Amino acid sequence: MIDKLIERIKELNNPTVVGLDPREEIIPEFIRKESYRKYGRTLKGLANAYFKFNKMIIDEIYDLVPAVKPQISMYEELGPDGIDCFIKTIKYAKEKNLIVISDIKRGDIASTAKSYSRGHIGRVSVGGNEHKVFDADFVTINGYMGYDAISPYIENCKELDKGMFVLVKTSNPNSGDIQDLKTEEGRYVYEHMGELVSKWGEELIGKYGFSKIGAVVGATYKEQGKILREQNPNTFFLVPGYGAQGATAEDLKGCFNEDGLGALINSSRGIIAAYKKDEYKDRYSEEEFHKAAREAVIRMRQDLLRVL
Ligand SMILES: O=c1ccn([C@@H]2O[C@H](COP(=O)(O)O)[C@@H](O)[C@H]2O)c(=O)[nH]1
Repeated sequence: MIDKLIERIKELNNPTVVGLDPREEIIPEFIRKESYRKYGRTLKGLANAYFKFNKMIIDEIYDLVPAVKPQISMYEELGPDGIDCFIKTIKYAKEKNLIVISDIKRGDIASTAKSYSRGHIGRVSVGGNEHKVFDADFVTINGYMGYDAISPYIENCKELDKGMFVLVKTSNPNSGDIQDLKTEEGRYVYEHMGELVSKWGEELIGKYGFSKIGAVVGATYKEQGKILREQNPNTFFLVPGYGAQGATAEDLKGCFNEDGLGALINSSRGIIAAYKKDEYKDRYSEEEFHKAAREAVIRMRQDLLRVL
C-alpha cells in the first residue's frame, strides 16, 4: 500500500491527506436539521449527519488528494452509531479510490494488539470464516511500548500489504515532555524512536525505497522533522500540524527528500471547516461547505508545491 500511496501522490502531484474529524459544531445546520428530524437529537442523529458531511467532502476532494484520515475519536464517542459511520466512511472513501489512514493511535501488549490489528487492518475469524471489519489501508500506532506491542500490526502489514505510521515526534505542545528527553547515548528519545521505526520497517521496503512502517512527525517541530528525515531515509512520514495547529509549508519542508517525496501532510479542520474561516465565509454559504473544502485543498497543494 505504501507503493500505491506514493504512486497516487505522484499522479495527483499532491502530498496531502484530508483529515475527516467531524464535530457537531462544524456540521452545517442544513445537514444537522435533516438528520435530527429523522433520528432526533440522538447519537444516531449526529452520526448520520457526520456520514452525510463526510460523503459530501469526499465527493468534492477525491480527485485532488491521494488519501483521507478519519480520526476515530470523533466516531467512537458516539458509540455503535459512530463506529458504524466510521466503517461506512472508510468504505465510501475506498470506493472513490482514496487510500484510508485510520487514525487510531493504539498501543497495547501483543495479545491485545493482535485484536486491534485484525480489526483495523487484518481479518477477524469467526468459526473459520474470515471477516474484514474496518479494513483501513494504514493505521496510526503508538509504538512507545516497544517492538512486541507493534509486531502484530507488522505481521498484517506484511501479509496483507497494509501500512502503519508509528508516533515518533508528535505535533502537540507538550510532546517534548518525553520525546525530547535524552537517552544515555545523548540522543533524543524521538531520534531513538525514529531509528527503531526504521529498523522495524527494514524488511518491508517497497519499490520506491520507503517502508510500509512509517512515522508520525509533527509539522510543528521544524528542526526535529529535518533531523528525522536525514536519519531515516527509508521511512515515510505522516505529518500533522499544518494549518489549524499553526505550522506552515516552510516548517514541514524538511520532512521531504530532495526529490519532493517522503511525506504526506495532513490537514483536518483547515479543510473540512474551511467554510467557517474569514477568507472563505464571504464566498461560500454553509450549503457550499464542500466547495470551500475543495478550494482549501487546492490552496494547500499550491502552498506545499511552492516549497518542494
Ligand atoms: O502528532 C499528532 C498526531 C496526530 N494528530 C492528528 O492529526 C489531526 C490534526 O487535525 P488538525 O485539525 O489539522 O489540527 C487530528 O486528527 C489529530 O488527532 C496530530 O494532530 N498530531
